[in-house]
Amino acid sequence: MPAIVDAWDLVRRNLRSQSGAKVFDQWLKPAVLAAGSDEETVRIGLPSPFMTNYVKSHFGDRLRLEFRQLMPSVRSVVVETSTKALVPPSANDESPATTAAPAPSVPRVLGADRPLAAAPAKPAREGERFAFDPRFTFDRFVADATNQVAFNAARLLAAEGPVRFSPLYLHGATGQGKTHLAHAIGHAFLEAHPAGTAIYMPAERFMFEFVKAVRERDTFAFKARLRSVDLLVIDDLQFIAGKDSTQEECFHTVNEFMTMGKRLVICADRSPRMLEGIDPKLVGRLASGLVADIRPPEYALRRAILAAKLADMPQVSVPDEVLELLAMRITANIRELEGALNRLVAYAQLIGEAVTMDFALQTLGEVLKGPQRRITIDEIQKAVSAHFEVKQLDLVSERRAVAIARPRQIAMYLAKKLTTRSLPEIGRKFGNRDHSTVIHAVKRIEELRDKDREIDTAVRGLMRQLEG
Ligand SMILES: Nc1ncnc2c1ncn2[C@@H]1O[C@H](COP(=O)(O)OP(=O)(O)OP(=O)(O)O)[C@@H](O)[C@H]1O
Repeated sequence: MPAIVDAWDLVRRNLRSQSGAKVFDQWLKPAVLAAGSDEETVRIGLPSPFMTNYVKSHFGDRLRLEFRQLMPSVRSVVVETSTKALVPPSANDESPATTAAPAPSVPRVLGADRPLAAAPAKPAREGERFAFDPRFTFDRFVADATNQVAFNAARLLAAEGPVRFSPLYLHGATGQGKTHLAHAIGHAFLEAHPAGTAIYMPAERFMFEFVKAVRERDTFAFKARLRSVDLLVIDDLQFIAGKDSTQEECFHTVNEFMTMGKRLVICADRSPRMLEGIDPKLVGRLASGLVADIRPPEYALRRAILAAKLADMPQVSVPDEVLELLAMRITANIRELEGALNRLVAYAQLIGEAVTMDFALQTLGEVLKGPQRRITIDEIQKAVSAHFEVKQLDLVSERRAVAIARPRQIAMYLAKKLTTRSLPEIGRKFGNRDHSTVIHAVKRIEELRDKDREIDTAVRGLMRQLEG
């Protein structure tokens, strides 16, 4: 087997963990290592010119970088329209990269594989079942205080009996588990309602199908298909910002589900009130249901998720100290954390080495570099005082004026989120305050981040600045 084939396998795994399953499945899964590839020129084949252009412009640089990191002999990566693979797929090879996928007439998205025109008004239940990714179940979701409300509401919404907590609006930053929960709802719902029907529909896909239906003067089938199901999940709602007619249709769909008392789940990267470019009447509807956020994961959750992901990888052993290192250093999102673990395990398997601390530091050097430097409470106080133009001394003083108390609360919030210090330790660093004051500050800032765009933007900016 040429080395380039192994490299391609690894590149695909890396791209999958970096881009997320949704994006990967849509654009990169159908790609093949095309005939004519060698160790200098890699050819990546896509089944249609449309997909070729997209992959070239969105992933061209990343493909080059990934290949060159693995095989410095690679000089160029050509993205072209081709389904002729360099190595024909073997019968038991499930790897999508070496298998030429059928050319989709439209981009493939989970849950929307069937062309709309061919869809019956009431979808075949088995067909829709495939829309829900089997890896994303409630069993595999690790819950703690940062995601508990979202997790519980999701389970109750899916459960047997009267409809509860619908519409459910789940929000949180990228890679924090919204899509995972959305799919888990689908599985649990179909299990609890054997005759039920459910659709998972990314908002981008909603728009695509709707626009296509309008163009083909056949919106009836589109509406009928969506509105006939018992559970509808719309993911990444923020994608339809500024798309007026799609929003109008989405509003009617949401209305219909609410009026009929059916199950509806919406996921987005921010709370309804923080959505930009979305019609206030749609925002109002969404905000009237249960709005549950998923907060950035803290150390304990990151560590527990790594343990859970590892338990899903039979015969793989990773020392605790390595898991702790990853959980400590990769703080921003769980997708990245999971990607790092996958990368580590894949590299170790490819070169036949055990995963040790040294191996992890060598392999993931780049990934671990940024947060290697521990963020201190002193740095946080300095950044906050500079941002709000208050003295650092005031942050640790007794002064209660809002102009000082609010930045102080933000600094405490950041200390809780970005360091591993305990609540009493944080309290001590802020003029010997009690740990309950820190809890109050964290809660207050969490509430304000949902309601006050200025504060949310300031906190995001400070986090970015401190995490480098
Ligand atoms: N609490 C959790 N327990 C287990 N796995 C998790 C958890 N949160 C996130 N993950 C994993 O992290 C990865 C990214 O999660 P997911 O795709 O659901 O993120 P997202 O919030 O939908 O991101 P985006 O907004 O970018 O779509 C998935 O592989 C998911 O299984």
